[in-house]
Amino acid sequence: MTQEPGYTRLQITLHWAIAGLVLFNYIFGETMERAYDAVRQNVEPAGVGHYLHVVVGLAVLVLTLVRIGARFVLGVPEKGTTPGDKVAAGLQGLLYLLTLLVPALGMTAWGGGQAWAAGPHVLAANAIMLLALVHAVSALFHQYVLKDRLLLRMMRPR
Ligand code: HEM
Ligand code: HEM
Repeated sequence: MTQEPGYTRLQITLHWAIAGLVLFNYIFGETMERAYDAVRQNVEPAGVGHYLHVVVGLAVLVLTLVRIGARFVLGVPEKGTTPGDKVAAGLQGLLYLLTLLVPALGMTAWGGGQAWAAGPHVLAANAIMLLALVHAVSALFHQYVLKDRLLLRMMRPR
């Protein structure tokens, strides 16, 4: 993987698209919970909200795979070496992992009929939101307190 001065337009678009889709599914997850309860009671789920949850969630999975591939082909900016930078890099790694794991667990529960996966799916979705909040606050801290223009790396293509 090469060290580059910033992210490309594709990488930036993927970052914000995935963040938006994750947030959408988190906010409107309740429609899926109702549909899942209905299915488990052998009742046809009402409405189409749960289809949207599946499509949006699978889009997150596919786009994250594209994004990881793009990371290897296009390179990323050099990460710092302070303990804080290392924590931030670890956090970003966890976010990658969770954006794959959450839809995978959802699919296992819904399509795969494995009820055990439903609890971990919701737990992992909560973990994404918590970690993304820490990640976002730290990006804003860099931008507005340390004033090192870090946020602009995810806004202006290199
Ligand atoms: C990034 C993608 C996703 C996020 C952030 C997400 C988030 C959530 C959240 C927050 C809930 C709980 C809603 C509540 O209790 O009010 C939920 C429930 C559920 N989701 Fe997802 N989801 C994603 C992708 C998927 C996918 C791809 C599938 C299936 C193909 C899926 C299947 C389910 C099922 C079956 C439930 C009900 C679980 C239960 O009630 O115990 N999800 N999801
Ligand atoms: C669900 C929401 C989010 C997810 C899953 C997510 C995930 C990620 C990941 C995996 C990276 C690493 C990119 C790489 O180098 O390969 C990253 C970088 C970044 N994210 Fe997020 N992010 C989210 C939301 C946000 C928000 C809300 C902000 C800003 C307020 C933000 C700002 C940034 C910035 C500035 C970088 C570049 C950091 C650097 O180059 O050191 N992200 N994000």
